[in-house]
Amino acid sequence: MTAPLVDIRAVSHRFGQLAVLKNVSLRIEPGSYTILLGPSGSGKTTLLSILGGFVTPSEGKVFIRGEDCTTVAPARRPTTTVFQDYALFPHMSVGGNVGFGLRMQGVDGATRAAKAREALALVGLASAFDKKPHQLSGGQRQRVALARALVIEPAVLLLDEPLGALDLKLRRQMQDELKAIQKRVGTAFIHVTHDQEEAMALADHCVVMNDGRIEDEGPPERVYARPATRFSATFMGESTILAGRVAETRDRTSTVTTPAGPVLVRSALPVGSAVALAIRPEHLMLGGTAGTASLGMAKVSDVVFQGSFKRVLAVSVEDPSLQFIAKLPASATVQPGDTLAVSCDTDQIIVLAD
Ligand SMILES: Nc1ncnc2c1ncn2[C@@H]1O[C@H](COP(=O)(O)OP(=O)(O)OP(=O)(O)O)[C@@H](O)[C@H]1O
Repeated sequence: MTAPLVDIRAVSHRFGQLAVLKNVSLRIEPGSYTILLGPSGSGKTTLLSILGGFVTPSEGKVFIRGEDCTTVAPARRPTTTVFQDYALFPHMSVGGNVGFGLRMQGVDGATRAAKAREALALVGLASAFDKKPHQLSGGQRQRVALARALVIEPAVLLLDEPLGALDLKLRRQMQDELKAIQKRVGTAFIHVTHDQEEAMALADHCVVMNDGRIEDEGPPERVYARPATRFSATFMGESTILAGRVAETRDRTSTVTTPAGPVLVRSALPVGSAVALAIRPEHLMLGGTAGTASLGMAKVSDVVFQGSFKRVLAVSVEDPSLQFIAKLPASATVQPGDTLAVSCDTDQIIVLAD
């Protein structure tokens, strides 16, 4: 196994009395695109600031390329940070902005210009060299900020909500570009977002954070299909959650008592233990074809047309505190007020400790 590019070992951080990071350990592989995903206040930005050298952790260590960088100043470590507001110099040309870091390093003018042109070409903005930042669109300014960071050839590029200032359409477009640029340059990117769609679109490695801890990490496909915790199952995509207790276990199956009735799952679980069953919206069936696991009857409370599909919310007749979330084809004829049988296939039930 090769050594990780970044090795965060048992990092904790407090701001005064407030514990913001709690024993976080994480390894980042060379050339990977890592997303730190989590709700506001979960500690993502603090972790990124510790990687960039802007915050020294209360406890733990950060190794980059095998070197202890825990207390090394930002400019002296092989990382560069791209902030959400870009912070371009308005009076300077785009080329000047991109070459600025090299000027600080004492690189001569001709080399600076050549490298800045190269970095701009990398982000698809070769023609913007002589323009001023105000002549560019938001998405173009974001790419200039990226070129300015990449020109320094950092080992790790740190991005804090880099697409946060863009409207939704541009945001989705820039996601594709960011991923393409990252693959082209091969630099490891570590990108903070609270947008789970962004995480799924970009990450090779997705790190789900909650309350200062890592809840789950892995390829986004794995985190989505097999979330490790209840939080992960509801933050990385949606899930219907059935809280239950294991009533019986035999062979390799268990029966779980839930508000929707007894549900058979394909795991041998300790009798009496509390579990949560998670079902992704695309696996929940309403009316129509019955799945192998019956989840009782539910009354449809809301149908939202979303173009290629309908998002349907329904409330369990057995227990009105239980809400089902289903994704149905756009052609489905369900209406609010309909009472339908709910089911799913046993194989699609995700069993989580509760
Ligand atoms: N410099 C600081 N001094 C005191 N408290 C801080 C400081 N920076 C952050 N915090 C607090 O630490 C907690 C974690 O903040 P952090 O910015 O790391 O979370 P986040 O997951 O990035 O959230 P957001 O998406 O809102 O930026 C929050 O409660 C925040 O108020």
